[in-house]
Amino acid sequence: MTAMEAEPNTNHPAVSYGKLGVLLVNLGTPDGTDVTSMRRYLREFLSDRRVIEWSRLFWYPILYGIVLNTRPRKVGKAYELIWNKELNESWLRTYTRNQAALMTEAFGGQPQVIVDWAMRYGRPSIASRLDALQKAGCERILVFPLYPQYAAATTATVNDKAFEALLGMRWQPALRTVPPYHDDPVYIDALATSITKHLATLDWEPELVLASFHGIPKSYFEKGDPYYCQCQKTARLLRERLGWPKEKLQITFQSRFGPEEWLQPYTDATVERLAKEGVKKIAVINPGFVSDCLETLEEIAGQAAESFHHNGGEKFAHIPCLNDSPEGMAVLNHVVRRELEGWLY
Ligand SMILES: C=CC1=C(C)c2cc3[nH]c(cc4nc(cc5[nH]c(cc1n2)c(C)c5CCC(=O)O)C(CCC(=O)O)=C4C)c(C)c3C=C
Ligand SMILES: [Fe+2]
Ligand SMILES: [Fe+2]
Repeated sequence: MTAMEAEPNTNHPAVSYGKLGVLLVNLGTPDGTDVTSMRRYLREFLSDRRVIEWSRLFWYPILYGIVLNTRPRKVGKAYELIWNKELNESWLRTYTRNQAALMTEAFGGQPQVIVDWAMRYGRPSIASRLDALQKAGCERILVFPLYPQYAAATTATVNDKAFEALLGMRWQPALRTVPPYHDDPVYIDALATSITKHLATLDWEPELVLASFHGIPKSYFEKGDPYYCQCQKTARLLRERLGWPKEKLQITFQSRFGPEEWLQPYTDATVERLAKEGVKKIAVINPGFVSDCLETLEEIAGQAAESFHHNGGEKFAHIPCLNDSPEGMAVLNHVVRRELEGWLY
């Protein structure tokens, strides 16, 4: 890293320098499950043009007139079911903080590296942590949107916010962003190990496993978002790595929002159909989620399991996300080291 030259005739303020920052960024989380916290969180989230691409003239009356008056209470109840009561926060927040702490440990031999974490929506904000890293002397910062598959609604909006934060800085750090790692062998290996390990804890074997990814509206795909194809590739590589036939690992898309058509096949409809067709035992994995959150713990482990049982299914297992497990950390550390090449000596 660069060293500052002494400048005896100038009188500039004390500056920190010579550090390398890594900022892990996940989607976000409300501060609490109460209606006010949920409303603040959903307002920020659903005002993002990368998430809802409809014209503001059309969307804002719906958002402020209907969605923000009904959804906070409903979603708050869902969050209550999956809240990390011990720490009074969402699991997404707990896992993201743990990931940063474990990555800090992994960089123990390289004290010039500072690892931090932020949320795209809610706290801590990307701007506040980039500012802290810059003040701590980071001349170079790697921003890591925690999404294996790229989507404009997730990866791009994190990057937008990061570059926006630099607008106000006199001394900008150099910024790099982590590209999608949907086909990285270390990631595929970690998913395969996670499935194998989890299935070994059951006293039954699933007839098939669903790889359920968060959906996006079909129109986003048609406009050129690579997300769908990256999800397909992850699922194919995972199937090949496990040596399974096509029917044993099937891809689905969950968490629809709004009236548009989203990527198909839908997870909820598939779970219901399978149960009605007489499939008795299934497992579901969420390869696109780095950490467990509302969408995996409540929508899959809660709602999808209930629907499967209600429609005649007998055994349902939710395979946890990689979270802060050794396999999960191996993926994050591997991707970060790869992307720091040329910056880290
Ligand atoms: C049009 C709306 C949405 C798009 C597009 C979308 C894409 C998308 N989202 C994730 C990951 C997560 N989404 C989460 C929650 C969530 N998502 C939407 C809407 C869209 N997502 C809403 C409104 C919500 C909030 C909950 C709700 O009201 O239903 C979460 C969980 C966050 C948590 O705190 O637990 C994650 C993670 C991806 C990966 C993605 C596109 C690929
Ligand atoms: Fe979402
Ligand atoms: Fe949802």
